[in-house]
Amino acid sequence: MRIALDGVSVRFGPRTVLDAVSVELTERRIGVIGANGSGKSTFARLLNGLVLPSAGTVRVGADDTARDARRIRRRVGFVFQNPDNQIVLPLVEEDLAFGLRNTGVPRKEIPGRVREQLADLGIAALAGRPSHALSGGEKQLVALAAVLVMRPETVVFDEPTTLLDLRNRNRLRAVIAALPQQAVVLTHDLGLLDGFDRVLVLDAGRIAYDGPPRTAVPWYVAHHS
Ligand SMILES: Nc1ncnc2c1ncn2[C@@H]1O[C@H](COP(=O)(O)OP(=O)(O)OP(=O)(O)O)[C@@H](O)[C@H]1O
Repeated sequence: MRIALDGVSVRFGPRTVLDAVSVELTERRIGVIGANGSGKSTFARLLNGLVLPSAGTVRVGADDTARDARRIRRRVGFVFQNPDNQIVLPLVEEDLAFGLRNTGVPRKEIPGRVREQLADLGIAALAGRPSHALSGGEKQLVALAAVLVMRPETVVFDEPTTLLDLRNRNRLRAVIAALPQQAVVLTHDLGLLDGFDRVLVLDAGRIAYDGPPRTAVPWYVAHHS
C-alpha cells in the first residue's frame, strides 16, 4: 500500500502540531519515534482520516482521507494505545463480530472468521470471556484481533506495548513481525523497531530523520538525551 502525505500541516487553534510534512510510506514495517508531544499520534491519526489535515493532502492508494473516509477506515486499521477505547461489547467474540456485521459479511461466516482470528493470535481461549475482565495484555491482543478480523491492508499501532509485560511485549513483537500487512508503529520502545524497514523521527511536528533503524535509532538517542 502506498500512503502519501503531501505538504500536510495540522493546526489545533494557534498551535501547529505538524508542519508541512511530505512523505510516502510504501515499506512493510515503518516505525515512528519522537519525544512526547512531537506529533506522533497526530501523524498516525492522519493515516486513516481520524485527523484531517489543515493544509495539504493524505492519500491512501488513490483515496483522499478528506473525501473517502469510510473506505479508508476499512483499508487502514488503527490499534489504539488504550484498548479500553476500542473494545465496545461485553464478550470478546461479540466485539470481534461487531465490525464484521457492520460491513456486510454474511452472518453465517462471522463466527468462523472470529474464531480463526483469535486462534491466529493464540487467544482462542478468550472467545467467551467478558472483555472488561481481561488483563491489560489480553485486552491489547483482543483489540488487535478486532482490527485484523476486518482484514485491513495497513495496520497503524499507537504505542502498542505500553501496557504490556515483557512476555506479552515479546509476543506482540512477534505478532507484528508476522503480519502479512503493512504496519506503521508509533513507539517509545526502541527495541520494537529491530528488523523494521524504515524509521521516521518526528521533532516538533517535522520529520527530523528518516532512515533504517540501524541509523535512525542512534540518531534519535544522540539528539534526545
Ligand atoms: N485535539 C487536539 N487539540 C489540541 N491540541 C492537540 C490535540 N491533539 C494533539 N494536540 C497537541 O499536539 C501536540 C502533539 O500531540 P501528539 O499526541 O501528536 O504527540 P505525540 O508525539 O504522540 O506525544 P506522546 O509521545 O506524548 O504520545 C501536543 O502538544 C498535543 O497537546
